[in-house]
Amino acid sequence: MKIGVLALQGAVAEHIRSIEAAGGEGVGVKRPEELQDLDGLIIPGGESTTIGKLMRKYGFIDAVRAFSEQGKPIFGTCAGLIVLADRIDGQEDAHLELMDMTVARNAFGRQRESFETDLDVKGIDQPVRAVFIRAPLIKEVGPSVDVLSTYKDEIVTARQGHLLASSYHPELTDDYRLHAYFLDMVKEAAAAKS
Ligand SMILES: NC(=O)CC[C@H](N)C(=O)O
Repeated sequence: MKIGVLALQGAVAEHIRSIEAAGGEGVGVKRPEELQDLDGLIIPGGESTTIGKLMRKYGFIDAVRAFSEQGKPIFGTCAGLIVLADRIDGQEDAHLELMDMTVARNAFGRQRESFETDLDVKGIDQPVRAVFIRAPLIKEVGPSVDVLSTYKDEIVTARQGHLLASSYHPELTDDYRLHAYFLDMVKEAAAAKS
């Protein structure tokens, strides 16, 4: 399975490493044409305003929407989660508007800018190590969104069919199970097509 990591800004190399550790092939993606031969896409953490701006500039918004329409899985982490959301709290415009959820940016407060914790994630046996860095949280989800984990009653992992989103950075640990979970989604989607 060939997984692209959107390489406009943010934690790209770490995602490629984690995908390869989980048994997939990872490549950085800099141009929309490169989406063509991918089975799945990761939108990394970074700064969502910057990533959104660059996606508009390079023609990624329509290209990623078309990718999603083909049923190909997309995984957004941290800023990538914000980029996937239909609604951003306190902002008029969202970016891709693919996942039926409202997200709040930098939602864990100043003194908790970054922290690590172990999270129970639905579908994964043992708790997953999660690194939060100026992380967003999911304030509200629509009926087609499945909540996979919460931290202090706030939603931090969610899935809507072929779309997966986490508030934290799974690529900054040696725990590759969320990437393996995403690879399983990609395999399922590919099998459903053939
Ligand atoms: N680590 C991250 O990706 C931080 C996200 C960033 N705070 C934003 O709002 O876009």
